[in-house]
Amino acid sequence: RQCNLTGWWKNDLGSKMYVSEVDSQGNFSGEYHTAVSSAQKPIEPSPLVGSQHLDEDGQCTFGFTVNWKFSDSTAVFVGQCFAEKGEEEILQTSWLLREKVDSQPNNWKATRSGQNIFTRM
Ligand SMILES: O=C(O)CCCC[C@@H]1SC[C@H]2[C@@H]1NC(=O)N2C(=O)OCc1ccccc1
Repeated sequence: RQCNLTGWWKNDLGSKMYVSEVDSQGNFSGEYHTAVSSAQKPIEPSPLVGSQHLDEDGQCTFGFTVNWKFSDSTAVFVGQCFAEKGEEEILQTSWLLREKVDSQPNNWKATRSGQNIFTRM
């Protein structure tokens, strides 16, 4: 059945994200409320922009970028929406978090990665 990204999602870290309506090209925007951060400043909701495939079976792949408003870092994020019959939709995702480092020799420690599952709120 059609898996639709629009709406509120949460992950096991307690982070929440809102995806606004997806346009005819599969583009969407929204906001990301992270529950965790290594930044010094207080956490704030941050904008996300992305796009998804609109294929017929509805289990779309997608990607988006989060531009953190309180940290000099950016996260990118790819995943697939799974909507098994009778099951609730989940988003199986992988992400990269790129933080600004003060010198190129420190570039080695600038990118973190992870996986995460989102379920509907
Ligand atoms: O500290 C900073 O510099 C800014 C804040 C970074 C928050 C990170 S992004 C990856 C991880 C943390 N929060 C979260 O929900 N994560 C997560 O695993 O969710 C997956 C995800 C990752 C990127 C974009 C959307 C969702």
